[in-house]
Amino acid sequence: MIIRMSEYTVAVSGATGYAGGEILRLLTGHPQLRVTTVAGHSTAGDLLGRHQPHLGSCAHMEIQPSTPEALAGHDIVVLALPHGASGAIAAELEATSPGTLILDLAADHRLTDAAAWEEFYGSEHQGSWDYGLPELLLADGSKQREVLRRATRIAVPGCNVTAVTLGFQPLVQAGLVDPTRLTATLANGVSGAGKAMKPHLLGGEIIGDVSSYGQAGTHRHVPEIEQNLAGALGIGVQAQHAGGVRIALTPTLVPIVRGIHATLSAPLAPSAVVADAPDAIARAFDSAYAREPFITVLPTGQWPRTSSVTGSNSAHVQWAIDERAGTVLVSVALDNLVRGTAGQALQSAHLALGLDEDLALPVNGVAP
Ligand SMILES: NC(=O)C1=CN([C@@H]2O[C@H](COP(=O)(O)OP(=O)(O)OC[C@H]3O[C@@H](n4cnc5c(N)ncnc54)[C@H](OP(=O)(O)O)[C@@H]3O)[C@@H](O)[C@H]2O)C=CC1
Ligand SMILES: CC(=O)N[C@@H](CCC(=O)OP(=O)(O)O)C(=O)O
Repeated sequence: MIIRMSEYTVAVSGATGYAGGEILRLLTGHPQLRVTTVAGHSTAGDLLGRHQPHLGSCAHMEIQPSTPEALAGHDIVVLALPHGASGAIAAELEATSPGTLILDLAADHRLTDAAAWEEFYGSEHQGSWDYGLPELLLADGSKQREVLRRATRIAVPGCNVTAVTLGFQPLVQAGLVDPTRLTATLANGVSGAGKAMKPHLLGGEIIGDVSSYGQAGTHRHVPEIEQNLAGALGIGVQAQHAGGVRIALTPTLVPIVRGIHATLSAPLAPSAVVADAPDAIARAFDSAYAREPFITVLPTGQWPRTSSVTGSNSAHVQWAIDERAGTVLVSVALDNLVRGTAGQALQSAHLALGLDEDLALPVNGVAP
């Protein structure tokens, strides 16, 4: 007897970019999702192979314009567009294709707080969708995957926010660190900035160079990280405005192509007695991640490396107490294009479709 698995059609808008290219790469090996439309913007009318030569099996596909008409009629639409571009297309799609599962890889539908959106993005808030981070801890003790099982519109978080959220949330929720004194310094590969031409990303500028950007509370990911960690504590928008969770974020651009290495630090909460803290922290990470296939808390003494997670949907995590400083140090490494966007988009879509969450998603990286 032959049992046919159900097959879902997928349109990828932003297919010529880095994030769109990565979800296409993951989808080419997928047993139940089939890409039937690829769409772009300035490249519409070209063959995909001209812009994504590594995706040989899709090379013959003609790039459609990213219009609601071209994207209509699919079971799933992936929007991998610059911030601000997906809101209008999504609104039309919601009206014309109410039964379609829409995954937005941009920030447009991630923030629940309209004031925070307007402050950091400078445009009108488009509303918020279900947040596409299955392992996100919620205040009632559940995880975001239960919400995603009912989702039809998913706002997938980006790489910076995913790394910082995964590293801090067990400590914040367990009350082991002061949530108003969080700091994060990120070393970010250049693919995180996208493929569009920008002078500061030229080889001559980034090779042999390290520089910071979005310093001192100005990066647009600050409110999104705070939203996630406030959610783990059950802190509402008003309490958050009053200072519930605060993070000092400093991203740096480093001369690697893929990967994020996040170094997180926070003072131990006054109530956390140092003698008990190691056990309490170990329990918090164990409770959050021991059964998570894509999050690995490394054995003691082994620290995350970006090269170990390249090409995988895995995040590697390690922690230690700095007794002298009275702080907890957490280190996280992930691949910005897989775990930091396309991989967790598929992970979230699987939940929404009732498929196995880890279907066709790589745990293992590509090394050396
Ligand atoms: N790069 C990364 O590591 C991550 C990216 N993301 C998010 O994914 C989204 C895409 O990023 P990324 O792939 O890096 O960006 P790229 O610059 O690499 O790609 C952008 C894509 O959007 C298309 N596009 C550009 N302008 C418009 C427009 N006005 N209307 C419709 N389509 C347009 C481009 O088409 P064409 O080439 O035809 O002009 C291209 O396909 C962003 O929101 C980003 O924040 C999230 C997490 C990680
Ligand atoms: C090197 C670089 O510029 N990286 C980007 C990471 C983008 C990302 O995390 O994606 P979203 O913007 O979709 O959240 C940055 O720091 O803004």
